[in-house]
Amino acid sequence: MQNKFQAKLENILTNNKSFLLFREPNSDFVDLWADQKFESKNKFIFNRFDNSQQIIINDDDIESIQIEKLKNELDLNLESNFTQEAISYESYIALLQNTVKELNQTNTDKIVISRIKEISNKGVNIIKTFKALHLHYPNAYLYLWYSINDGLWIGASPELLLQEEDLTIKTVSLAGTLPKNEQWSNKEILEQKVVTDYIISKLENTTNLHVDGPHTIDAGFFNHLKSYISADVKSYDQVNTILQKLHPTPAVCGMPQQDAQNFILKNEGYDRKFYAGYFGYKREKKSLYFVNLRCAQIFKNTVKLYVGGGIMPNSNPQKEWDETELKSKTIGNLLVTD
Ligand SMILES: C=C(O[C@@H]1C=C(C(=O)O)C=C[C@H]1O)C(=O)O
Repeated sequence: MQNKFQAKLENILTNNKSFLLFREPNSDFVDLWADQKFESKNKFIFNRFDNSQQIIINDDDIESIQIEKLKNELDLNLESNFTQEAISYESYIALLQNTVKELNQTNTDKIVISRIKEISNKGVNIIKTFKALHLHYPNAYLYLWYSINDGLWIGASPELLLQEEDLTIKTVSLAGTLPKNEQWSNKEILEQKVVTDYIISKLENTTNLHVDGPHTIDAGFFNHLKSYISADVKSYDQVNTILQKLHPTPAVCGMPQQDAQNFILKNEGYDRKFYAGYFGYKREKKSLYFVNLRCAQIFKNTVKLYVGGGIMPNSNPQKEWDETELKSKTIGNLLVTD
């Protein structure tokens, strides 16, 4: 197993091909995917936030290895960062104020605003960082994606978008963020309820619908509110339809969806690319898609961290800035530099 994994990875690196390392929650194993250029029953999908692009890896020979056995050296020829995209504190506060104003003057209830935070360094050891994330976030959807066209992405997402096994689907409503010592207020409770109500409205043709929560969950440096939702479907086609209907949920976009999305695309001032999009696979017995949050793009001497938060009519811009700083620690504090 180990030899086949290493041989596959070496072949990928020698030929400078795109690949993906993916670890599911509560697993010590990592899967290696690379596109075989023809159809397979196994498909890994990368979908942008704005749905403008979907990349698919087809792979009949997914290899797995214990994460601790991964070699620490991974020689990728990473690009330098040519586009400075980080927004200043002042500009972000102005954007948040503008968003609060929009929410108070229109019928829009919630808008998720985000930004890029850039960190300069001497270069990241990618595998050591992946291993650190693995140990620190056992419950996260952990991936490392090297794409010839889209660069190197890494993420440790806490948010399941949709999972299906034996025609039972699972999803979660995740929203509301506070430092560990603070108590939930109406603002976070309503912010999360907007997501739960939205998800339930998209599951109209299912049976056995269950909602459990909201519960307080530990997301590393802070807490979230989370409800667990499950239901039964009649066919896999229905799973696909639900997936299209769910994305983007008000956890990453807002409510009403179209108004929030228009506001984001017009005002955020940068391209979210794959951040707040969804990633995941369809394999023969299971499909699993998660929201691409707590992610970063790694360049030669820079890391771009993507962070955001849900804005409500009574949001405090300074607190929302602090929340994005806190979220940036998820990946930012665990980067291992050479
Ligand atoms: C938008 C992000 O996270 C989302 C927004 C949250 C919030 O506003 O409290 C919480 C969890 C996620 O659904 C992010 O991490 O960038």
